[in-house]
Amino acid sequence: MATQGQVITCKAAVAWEPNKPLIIEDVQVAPPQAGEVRIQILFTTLCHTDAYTWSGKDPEGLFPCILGHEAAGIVESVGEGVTEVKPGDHVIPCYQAECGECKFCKSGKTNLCGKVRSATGVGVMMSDRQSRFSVNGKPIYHFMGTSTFSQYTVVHDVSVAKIDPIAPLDKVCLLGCGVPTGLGAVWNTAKVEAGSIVAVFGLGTVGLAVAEGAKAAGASRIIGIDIDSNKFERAKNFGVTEFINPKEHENPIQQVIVDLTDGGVDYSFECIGNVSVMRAALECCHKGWGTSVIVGVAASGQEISTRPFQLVTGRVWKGTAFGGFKSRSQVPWLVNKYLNKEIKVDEYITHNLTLADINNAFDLMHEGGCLRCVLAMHARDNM
Ligand SMILES: NC(=O)C1=CN([C@@H]2O[C@H](COP(=O)(O)OP(=O)(O)OC[C@H]3O[C@@H](n4cnc5c(N)ncnc54)[C@H](O)[C@@H]3O)[C@@H](O)[C@H]2O)C=CC1
Ligand SMILES: N[C@@H](CCC(=O)N[C@@H](CSC=O)C(=O)NCC(=O)O)C(=O)O
Ligand SMILES: [Zn+2]
Ligand SMILES: [Zn+2]
Repeated sequence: MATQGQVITCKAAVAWEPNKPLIIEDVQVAPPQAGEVRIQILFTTLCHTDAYTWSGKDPEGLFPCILGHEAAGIVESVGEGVTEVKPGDHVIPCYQAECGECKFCKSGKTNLCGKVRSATGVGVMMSDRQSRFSVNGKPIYHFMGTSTFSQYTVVHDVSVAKIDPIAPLDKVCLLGCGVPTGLGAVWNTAKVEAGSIVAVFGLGTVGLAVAEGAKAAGASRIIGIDIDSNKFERAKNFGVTEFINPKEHENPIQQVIVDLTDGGVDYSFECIGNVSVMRAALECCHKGWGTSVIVGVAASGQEISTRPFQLVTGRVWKGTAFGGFKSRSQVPWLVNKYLNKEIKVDEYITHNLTLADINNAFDLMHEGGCLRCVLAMHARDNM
């Protein structure tokens, strides 16, 4: 390929400072080194975790950086020693790596991987602790090991899932984060059983995917809780059977739910990132066995609390990253489930824009109607 081994200059959205509009820049992307893969990103979506880091509330947030972690593309070139993917392969970059060899991967107890996390948390590549991105010689940090708001990105080989080339990349890009997180929180982390009563706090993409996963698991009641009642109608299509708006109740929401469910729910999921709601989600669980899963990402400095008695009396508090899915081995499986019409993806896409419109796309995220906005990275108006 003509670009192999060369620096590629392409368009990327650079976050120069927290909360300041992203700027579309001509970015230089260095060739992949040993164990690295350079990917042409064709489609990316925006996740609330991008907005969280951009806001300056992420203790791992570094600037200037290129955000983005929910995307799909095609391998442009690979570095020395890369065997699992080759130029032309269709891939989804994965912020949660899977090396198969580290203590975490070998434990069989977690989807977390330790191989490159110390580098991805500080915005560099593992081999030389440097960035592959620069603008006029100034290094730009990577983000979550993915940086998909760029037409080309460089990732570690342990962070690339090779997928079926017939899958539409403008759809399956969503399988890089939010949808798997919700489904996996139910299937892998909580392991919801048929007949369970489930409460979902927050009916954005992640909460709706929790509802979808709970319905597939055979939950008997799926209670959706959101402060925006406009979310309720759409949520029915994802499996939510009952709705509660905490603003319409005087009692604490956990009390309302306990009263409605003969003592509490079997499983609850916090899909907002609000530590007060995390407490409510735990405390609405049934005594003796109720399990609450924290999915939302809370800002730096926030801490959770409850009376220890809540745990002494049998409630369980858990958390999940990427829904407990092992990325490289299970993202292709999720893509196949989508192709077989066993999971929704299209239904979470409410908007389609281009890279040039990325700041508008972030504005849209704060509007109730928006779930996921897919950006076409190589549309003519990006040039
Ligand atoms: N653990 C993980 O691996 C992942 C975590 N996340 C996190 O999950 C969270 C949810 O993500 P999205 O669904 O994309 O967000 P979203 O913003 O689309 O959805 C959040 C929903 O919560 C509702 N809400 C806000 N405050 C509320 C309150 N006090 N009570 C009830 N409802 C309230 C909003 O109206 C909205 O419908 C974010 O914090 C995101 O960073 C996202 C992906 C992966
Ligand atoms: N940098 C943040 C941590 C943010 C976080 O919890 N990330 C999730 C994924 S959220 C995706 O949208 C995650 O997988 N965490 C595990 C990990 O290894 O990062 C902070 O420090 O608050
Ligand atoms: Zn995300
Ligand atoms: Zn590993």
